[in-house]
Amino acid sequence: MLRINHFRKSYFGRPVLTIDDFTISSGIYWIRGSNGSGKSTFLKALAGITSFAGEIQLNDRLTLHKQPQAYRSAVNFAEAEPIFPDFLTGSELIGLFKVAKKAPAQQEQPYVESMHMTHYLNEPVGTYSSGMLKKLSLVLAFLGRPACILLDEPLTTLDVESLPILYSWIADQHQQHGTTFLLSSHQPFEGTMLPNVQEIIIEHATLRHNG
Ligand SMILES: Nc1ncnc2c1ncn2[C@@H]1O[C@H](COP(=O)(O)OP(=O)(O)OP(=O)(O)O)[C@@H](O)[C@H]1O
Repeated sequence: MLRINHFRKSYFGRPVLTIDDFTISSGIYWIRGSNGSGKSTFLKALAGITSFAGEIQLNDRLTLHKQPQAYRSAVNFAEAEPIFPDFLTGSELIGLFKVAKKAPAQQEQPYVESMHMTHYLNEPVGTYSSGMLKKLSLVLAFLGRPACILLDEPLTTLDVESLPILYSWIADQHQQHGTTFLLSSHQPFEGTMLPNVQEIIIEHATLRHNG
């Protein structure tokens, strides 16, 4: 599904992540590492929004550096702390993302309704709380038909009622469309709401499969 080769990422000449050869098969993954270990850097590189040396290949055919547009349209990303233009409404952002991601009509509806977001989506996002913004960014990450969805710290600021709802979106999407998920956190994965979650550990500026 994803193959990472000769990956090197530095900030201002300081190496923060080195991955020689790493394969991630189809599945649901929990990317775990301590603060500053490189989780966001790794996900931003996979999403194609931060530069790096080396190459990332999707499904044995799309490489990020050689087919950047096709690759990016197949990989969706929700940032840990999403930032959107304050003056746009949630509905407008969903509309924009639906066009960009060629999403089916009404695709957002079940997500919006299950997270009880309908009453605020026509307000500008500048008025949203961090949890409301987080829910919006999660909906945006599910739009289209991505092969891979990257969720950076998806649990941060989400209330306890919303957690099983998010997990049900992930389980359904993976089961129905085979979408691979990478979720990052500094905490171990807990609970039984998601089946067959595999762990990837980031430490010592590289990553490894756990078990
Ligand atoms: N824009 C940047 N400029 C310089 N250094 C950066 C930048 N972004 C990240 N770093 C450094 O890269 C390393 C990895 O940071 P990253 O944000 O990827 O970690 P993280 O595992 O997501 O951390 P956290 O759990 O605290 O969010 C850290 O040492 C950090 O200081």
